[in-house]
Amino acid sequence: MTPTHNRDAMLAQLIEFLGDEHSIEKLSSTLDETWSQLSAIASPQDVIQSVIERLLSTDSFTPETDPIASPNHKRQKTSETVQTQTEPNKPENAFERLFKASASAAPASGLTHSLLTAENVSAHLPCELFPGWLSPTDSDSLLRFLMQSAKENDLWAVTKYYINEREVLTSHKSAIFVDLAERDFRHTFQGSDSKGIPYSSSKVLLETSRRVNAFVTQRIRDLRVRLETTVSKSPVEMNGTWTGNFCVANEYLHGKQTTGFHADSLAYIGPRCVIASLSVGATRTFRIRRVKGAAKGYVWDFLEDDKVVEDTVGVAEAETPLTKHPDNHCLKNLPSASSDTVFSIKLPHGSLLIMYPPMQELYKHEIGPEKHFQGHPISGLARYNLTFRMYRREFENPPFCKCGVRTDLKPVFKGSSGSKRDEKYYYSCVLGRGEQLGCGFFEWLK
Ligand SMILES: O=C(O)CCC(=O)C(=O)O
Ligand SMILES: [Fe+2]
Repeated sequence: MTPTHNRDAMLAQLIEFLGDEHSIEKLSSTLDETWSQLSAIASPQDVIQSVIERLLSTDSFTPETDPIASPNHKRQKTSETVQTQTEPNKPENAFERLFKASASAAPASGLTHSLLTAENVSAHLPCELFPGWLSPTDSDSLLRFLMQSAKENDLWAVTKYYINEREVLTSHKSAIFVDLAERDFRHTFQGSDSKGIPYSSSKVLLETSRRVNAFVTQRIRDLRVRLETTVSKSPVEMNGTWTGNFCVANEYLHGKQTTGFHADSLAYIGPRCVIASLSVGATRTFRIRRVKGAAKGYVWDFLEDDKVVEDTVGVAEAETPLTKHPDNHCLKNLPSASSDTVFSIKLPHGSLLIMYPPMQELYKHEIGPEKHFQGHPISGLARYNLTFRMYRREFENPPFCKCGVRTDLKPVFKGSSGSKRDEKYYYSCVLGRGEQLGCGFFEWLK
């Protein structure tokens, strides 16, 4: 049996890593079993890592050739990491490639697939990676600013949140930066009010955010991502260009500082959001897996016709002419991956990862614990990350639940017919549904 003083802390970390996809009983029993086998030879952190791997990789395969291309794999006991690499190519149109991805390209379950090129990232996930997006000089300036801000500003803090009715503290510090007047940014996360640090407090941040806004807006137009959020019978439309008017900044001082599997909260940004994640400092690994059971065979329409793009993105067509794509860009041929298939992407200094819909609806992501990774001459093992999101007025007042706390907005997919009618969103109590914590509040987004 794991010693009690360690056990609670380890269990809390496991809950953070594995989210709500395994019961506390399952986590506890796997932890105890792993501890009894490994504690004599491994550190508590290694035991945790091993529990995570056991639970994520229940069934592993060794590919004889490229696992993505060949469905014939030989069974093997241990977990394997497979590196998926094709010719490095600058992506022109991610969704064109997604459309081309064949149904037989679904990755084998139980494996970690390292997506080493930008092209592979887009072929398997609703994301785009731009490795050297920010120049080395600008990346260094941003890194220096974030290191100093995290050291000096008290608004950088560990975050308290709830999973399965348990209070969990993040192992790393975060802060929120905002490009909105204080009165226009009302944001609570898991019951605590968030106060934002203005973008205008830093020239570097202001300039970086402007570049992110221009670039992401252009990508949304080029890929023809449909940002209109048709929810149930009532369309909630997004007008205007994308603007990352607030961002969550994260500081990971070393490989034991992590963020567990989660999808970003939709409460203030609404369904089908676009989130742009800029990394500086050490190179950590971003891991992604599909939400268990979510929307099997789900078809995600990006665009029905050209008019939708003009209406919803609202940028004059003359600025950047739209090209006609006969097949529409949609994710219907995105290879379906099971929830125990983990994709991993290295996020180097100056890289930009754009997450498009339905990334937050259908996938979870994490920065897991790491022993060996590339540090940076300025920050050593420390990595900083800015996740730019668009705060939307229509979503600024999530209802209060009976606990008196702002609710969170979550997606649900009723069936597997592949129809958009199956997609729904609801507000629920962030504290869970138990007797001690949480009131079980539930309300459909209308
Ligand atoms: O550090 C990262 O790249 C991920 C951060 C993240 O997932 C978040 O802020 O929601
Ligand atoms: Fe996130």
